[in-house]
Amino acid sequence: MTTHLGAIADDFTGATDLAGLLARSGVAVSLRIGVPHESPRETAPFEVIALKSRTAPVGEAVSGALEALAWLKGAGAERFFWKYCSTFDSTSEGNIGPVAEAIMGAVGAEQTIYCPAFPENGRSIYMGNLFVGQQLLAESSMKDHPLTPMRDSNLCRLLAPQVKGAVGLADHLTVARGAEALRTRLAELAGEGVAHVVVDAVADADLRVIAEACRDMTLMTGGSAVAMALPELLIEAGVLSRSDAAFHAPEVGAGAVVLSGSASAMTNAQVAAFKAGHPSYRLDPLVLADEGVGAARAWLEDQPLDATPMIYATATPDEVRAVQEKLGRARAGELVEAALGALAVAARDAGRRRFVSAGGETSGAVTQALGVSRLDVGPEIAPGVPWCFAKSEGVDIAITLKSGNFGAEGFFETALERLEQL
Ligand SMILES: Nc1ncnc2c1ncn2[C@@H]1O[C@H](COP(=O)(O)OP(=O)(O)O)[C@@H](O)[C@H]1O
Ligand SMILES: O=C(O)[C@@H](O)C(=O)COP(=O)(O)O
Repeated sequence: MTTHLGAIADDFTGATDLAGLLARSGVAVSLRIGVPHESPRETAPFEVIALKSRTAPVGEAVSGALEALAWLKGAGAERFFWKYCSTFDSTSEGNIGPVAEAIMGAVGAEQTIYCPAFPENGRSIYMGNLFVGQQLLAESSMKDHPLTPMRDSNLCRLLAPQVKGAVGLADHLTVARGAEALRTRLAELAGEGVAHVVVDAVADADLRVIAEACRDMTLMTGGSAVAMALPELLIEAGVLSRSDAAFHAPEVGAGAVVLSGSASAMTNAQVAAFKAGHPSYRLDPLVLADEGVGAARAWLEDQPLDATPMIYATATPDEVRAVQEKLGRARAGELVEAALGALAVAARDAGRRRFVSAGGETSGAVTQALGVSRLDVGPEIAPGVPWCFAKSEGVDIAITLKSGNFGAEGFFETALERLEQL
């Protein structure tokens, strides 16, 4: 089937988040891990390609995105979506703007919008400032993110140094007046030569207005939520129809494992809650640096299949800082990611078939280590976190990739219970 919307996500949790929200419409969504080697065939109306480029240098992120774009064009897509984090995670050498600009160049788009708002998960934008719940981004726990500490809340200021073109704002006063008013504002900004427009949104109703106003834009960019309204617009226009087929989860064997490499405030709470009732093993990056992953693997292999062990590197901001001072930020992250990837493989080889992975970079490492190339997107466990189903070296597995800050405190337990009910 021809692809109507081609999306490129900068990490794997972000990709499942987007795929899960698009799938709420009942339209088929396909999620590819990395750009497929083979040319497009048996494609879905919505195709999402997951990259692991959030912290990649600009050149690498741009070339990955352009390769993904070429594949999506080959699948028939004429409209595109660039998905990044709802907390706009990027570094001062960030690639969100450069990737958007490269895609715009490749598809001939003169303007795009930036809207990471995700009201269901507490992310809203007002006067260009991004809030996490009631806190400004730079005052939220995101200021201590291990790889992309966010120290400014103003999206226009964050974006401007990343792009060559001019940056402008369509504020909430405009969005509140509806799609026509927003379209007029976008045209006004285009007339002033503004190519990159940050758009305010505080509620789902705003996101619907934005999707309606931007329905003809070749490229939209944002978090997952602003894309959520697109399927409805395509269905209303008669371009797409809902699939009537209810989702049937494939049979997957028993045996579960929780792998957590996110150091977010919410994941810290989730790890503490799960630890109370399950065997757990804490990965120390300093030990990993000196001795490797052997001890953790041996511990995991000793766990009975009917227990659900958790292996975590999740730690407080002070603990993460102390490790980074000794090992360096990038090396600490890489050690943890490589270890969790290797442990995912060990868990699968020991017969475990259900994987809960917490953290975007972590999930990238786990999924790649498991050799997964395509995920079927199932129902959400929490907003933006669906169960997914895949083949790992010929074996059927269920896997959920939880964004660092998503899900409630009992998420790990809830996820495994939910899987039993599918
Ligand atoms: N104890 C720790 N010390 C240093 N780095 C850590 C520690 N725990 C996790 N990390 C690293 O922090 C990063 C967390 O990023 P990620 O997995 O994307 O989580 P999130 O979804 O919360 O952003 C990963 O690179 C991970 O390897
Ligand atoms: O948009 C979001 O918040 C998520 O989809 C996402 O990208 C989260 O990334 P991580 O926090 O690194 O998991």
